[in-house]
Amino acid sequence: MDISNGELVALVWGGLPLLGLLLWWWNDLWYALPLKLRHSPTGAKLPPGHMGLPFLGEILTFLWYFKILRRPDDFINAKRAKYGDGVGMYRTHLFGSPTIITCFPGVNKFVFQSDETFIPDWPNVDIVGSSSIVSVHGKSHTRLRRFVENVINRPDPLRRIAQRVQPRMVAALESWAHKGRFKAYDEAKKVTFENIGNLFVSLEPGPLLDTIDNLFDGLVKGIRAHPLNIPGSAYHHARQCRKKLEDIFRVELEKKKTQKEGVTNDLMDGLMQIKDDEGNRLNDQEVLDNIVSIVIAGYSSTSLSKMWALYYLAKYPNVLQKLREENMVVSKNKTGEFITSDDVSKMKYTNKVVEETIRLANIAAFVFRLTTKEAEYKGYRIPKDWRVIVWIRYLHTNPENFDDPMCFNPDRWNEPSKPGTYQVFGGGSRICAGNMLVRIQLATFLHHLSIGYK
Ligand code: HEM
Repeated sequence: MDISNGELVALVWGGLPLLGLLLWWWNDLWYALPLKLRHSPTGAKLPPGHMGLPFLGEILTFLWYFKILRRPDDFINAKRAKYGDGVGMYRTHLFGSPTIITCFPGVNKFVFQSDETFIPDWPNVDIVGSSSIVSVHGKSHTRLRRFVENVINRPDPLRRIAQRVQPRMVAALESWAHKGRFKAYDEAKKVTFENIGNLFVSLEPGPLLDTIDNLFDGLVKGIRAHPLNIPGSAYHHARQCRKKLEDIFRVELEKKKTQKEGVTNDLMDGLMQIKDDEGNRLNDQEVLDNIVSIVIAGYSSTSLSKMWALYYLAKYPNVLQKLREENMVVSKNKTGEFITSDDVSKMKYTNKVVEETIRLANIAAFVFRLTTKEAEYKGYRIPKDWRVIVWIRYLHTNPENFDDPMCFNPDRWNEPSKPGTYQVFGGGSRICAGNMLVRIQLATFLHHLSIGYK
């Protein structure tokens, strides 16, 4: 059969819209349609949403809201406007996977608490460490969690940690005052890492600590990189950094074994010495993997929270003034050079500034999970092997949960937040294991900042 040129042009022009439509619905046809055809026995349906183009999914729309408009939560607002609120769940396709986004308190809580169904989704477990708290599940996780919390998040260690971190904070603030202008994040990172070196392995600032800092930088860049193990890739570099870090920490660990117990009383000592109820200790690899993962979890989060505190206080001088008034009183009444964790617990306004900084900074904007078996929430299905993105920052920027949410207003904490609307540290069995540690660090930092500087 001969096709004339005219017919060919008509065919192409007629076919193009069809092809466009096919591409536009590709992921819905590929992932959602087969599930819709296989009805759930309970009649539950997939959450509403659009899964977008092949491979790309909705990543271009996501980048539009994040990088161009710089209003990340409008990605969710657009879905609410288009598909309705439902239970705060939408289907999409992001970062190469079919995904369910959750963004309301109830459904987020459901995901956090169903920890056998929704497991943390770390792509490169070998970089984080396969026996680290974030990589293990079930009973192994409960066991490790107890060790880690007992060393960094309980009143006794926090009392010691509060004392250990202050000298470097005070020195850093003095040096910033001399500099006049400085980059807040870089300087906050520097003092945070000096304190990490001191807290974890009793290291003083110097070339070894700088090397460790650079190695962590390389390691973190590889955590979510494509696992392509060839020279030049972020993943390959991260593996090398991981190896070198392990070598350095192993030397420190061996040194400690020959020292008398408790000589330095740092976190590596704590993790080496602590025993569970059966009298068992962590093995060397568990100690190393957990030091690495706690530093990963705590380093940039603590630095960012200090940076945002500086930013908000510069923008809201009335808050700085109230902070100063409270802290001057504490400063006059304190016995030694530094405040204690008991002082911190009495600093009511300072603790509200801490909470408000963490709420508005949204340092952990999302939490990722992988669905190990099909789940159902209030009539909606979450299919097996799909990813779940718990969009926690949406809770904190949503005016239905917080009045005038983008305003930095520590006084909003005069009343507790509405139930379930404050999930900065996640929830369930994996709620942040360093939540009290970061709070005490931020409060002591605010104390020294507000009593000495404008
Ligand atoms: C403002 C600062 C911080 C924020 C907003 C934050 C937020 C979070 C969130 C949302 C999770 C849950 C992740 C998930 O469910 O998958 C988490 C877990 C964790 N965080 Fe933090 N974090 C902060 C600081 C810290 C610090 C300072 C440390 C320790 C030095 C730390 C250690 C951890 C650890 C070990 C986990 C894993 C817990 C587990 O899997 O059981 N975090 N954090």
